Amino acid sequence: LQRAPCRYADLHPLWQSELSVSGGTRQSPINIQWRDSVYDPHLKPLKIHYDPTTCLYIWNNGYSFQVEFDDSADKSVIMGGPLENHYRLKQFHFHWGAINEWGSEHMVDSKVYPAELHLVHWNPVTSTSFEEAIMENNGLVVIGVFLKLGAHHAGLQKLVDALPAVKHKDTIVEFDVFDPSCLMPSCPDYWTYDGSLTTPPLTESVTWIIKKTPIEVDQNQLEEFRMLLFTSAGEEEKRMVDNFRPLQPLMNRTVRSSFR
Ligand SMILES: NS(=O)(=O)c1ccc(C(=O)O)c(S(=O)(=O)NCCc2ccccc2)c1
Ligand SMILES: [Zn+2]
Repeated sequence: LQRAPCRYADLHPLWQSELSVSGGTRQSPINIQWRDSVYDPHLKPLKIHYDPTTCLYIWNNGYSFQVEFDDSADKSVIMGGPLENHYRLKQFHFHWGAINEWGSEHMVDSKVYPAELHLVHWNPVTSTSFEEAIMENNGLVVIGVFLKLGAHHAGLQKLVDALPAVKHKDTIVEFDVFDPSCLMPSCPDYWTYDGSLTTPPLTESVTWIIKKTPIEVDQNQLEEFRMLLFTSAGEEEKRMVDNFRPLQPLMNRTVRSSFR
């Protein structure tokens, strides 16, 4: 299947600096080959405790739209799974395509999804701030959830209804009391591997946890993502689509699965 044309240069300026990290050995995203993943019986169930009142606002950062959380205390945290300690939720955002045939960053056996949700968490035990954690070896945990075309997603709709308020780059809207747990599939199965941020600074500080089962969203909800703009008000409009990084080499890594 033909992937989206890799038009990084004419995407958001953020991507013009998109150089492959010279010497990178654990870059993301990757294609997860199901049969090459190794079941690890020591992987625990992932435990997620998000406090909806820690939700602060949604903003368009010119690359995606992000929902930011108050991470000044251990209120919205994940633990268990492959993790040594708990991690605090900092923000979540999405990657999507111009059409339903592509959009996700990770793939499973070369299958690509129309969109992918990333929930970004940082390690408050080994770092004193998010900014510090992105430079630490296992400073970050990002949970990836695939989105597939299907039924209307009622939980997502509250987010979709707020998108017109952040149409342009650097716009922000208050968004309180949202529980991102509603965006999690009920199936507990996941893959996990050591990787990187998929946006600059592309630091190799991320433990990725990719959920096996996608959530379903409907066509209208995907179209609303595609109505956002990379550009600021007053600039020539560029639709915010195809904001995903191309696949990176697996190199010397093994993807572990929490399920047989
Ligand atoms: N696809 S991903 O999960 O790798 C990812 C994508 C975007 C961002 C981002 O902040 O824009 C992030 S981030 O929230 O980790 N920020 C990374 C860049 C950054 C560092 C320090 C302060 C602000 C932004 C992560
Ligand atoms: Zn992301």
